[in-house]
Amino acid sequence: MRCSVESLPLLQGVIDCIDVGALVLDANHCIVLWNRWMSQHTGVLSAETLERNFFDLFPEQRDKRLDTAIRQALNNNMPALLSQTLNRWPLPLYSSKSAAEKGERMQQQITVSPLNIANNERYCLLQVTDVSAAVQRESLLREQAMALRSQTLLDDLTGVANRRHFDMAIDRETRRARRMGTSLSLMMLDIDFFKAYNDHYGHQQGDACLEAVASALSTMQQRPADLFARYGGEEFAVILPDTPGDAAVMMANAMCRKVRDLRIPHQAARADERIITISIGVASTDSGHAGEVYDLINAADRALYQAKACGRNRVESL
Ligand SMILES: Nc1nc2c(ncn2[C@@H]2O[C@H](COP(=O)(O)OP(=O)(O)OP(=O)(O)O)[C@@H](O)[C@H]2O)c(=O)[nH]1
Repeated sequence: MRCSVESLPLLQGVIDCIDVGALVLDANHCIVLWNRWMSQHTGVLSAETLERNFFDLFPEQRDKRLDTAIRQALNNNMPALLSQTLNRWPLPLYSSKSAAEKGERMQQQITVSPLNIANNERYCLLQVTDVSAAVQRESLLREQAMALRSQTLLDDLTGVANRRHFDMAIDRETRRARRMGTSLSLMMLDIDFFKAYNDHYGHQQGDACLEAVASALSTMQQRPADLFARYGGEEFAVILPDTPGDAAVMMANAMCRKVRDLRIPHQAARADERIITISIGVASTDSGHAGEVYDLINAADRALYQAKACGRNRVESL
């Protein structure tokens, strides 16, 4: 764009009107332009800054990233962007008078651009943007995302109930069974030789195997209060309210069969069983483990351990 001399006041008007801080430094770091936005947010008027060295005005910026960026622009013709993530509030800029009184600087993003004017004189332009609102919005969104994640009840990988859902359900069902005097069964279920599977086929295929097993087993519970959940890693749990131990063991055996029927190859398993199998431990309140949630989980865990110790691919109950 070319400007006539008459258009200079117009240009000055534009520079003073824009909603960003604009200042220009010459090759000696002296301020040759300082717009109204800068005056408003620093409290320093344009007349007080002209011909002053930028680093005399902002001594804390010496040898900082902004200093390097200015030198790069003036000496090497290189632009730079100082994002607020690394340098939140480099300059003493304030959104309002009360913020200035409290010493609360605005969050800033600064771009430094080399300016090549005729007759080879070097200048650089600093543009300062107030990003406080954007940063605040971003942190609010991050907080909301975290809150939502902590509220979610589904496991990311398999889509079945997650550990949080399980913890809530087992607590509720144990209290209900105690209150109503009904039975409650819990299964802990673990894929056999899964470490060897991961090592042999890779973690991604391990994930696919977890998904396949979860998908096959999660449809087997018939009652609305039954819950199939991923307990953690390659371990799953099934809560069966109002279900006595013998019925739970029958169901557990059917689940073992179902997984065998998937015939997922597992070359790194035992020589006699080259497919994915599972072991299940069952504990029930009607078999003497009524009481605290912890007792039931502990009993199902011990039963699972027994199933593993007895050779895997089987159901044990306590
Ligand atoms: N691919 C995949 N692997 C997982 C995940 N969570 C846990 N694992 C793996 O599951 C394996 C569990 O191994 P172990 O606890 O040693 O049990 P195992 O090899 O199944 O042996 P047994 O239970 O005794 O039959 C570990 O290698 C874990 O890294 C997951 O989300 N994806």
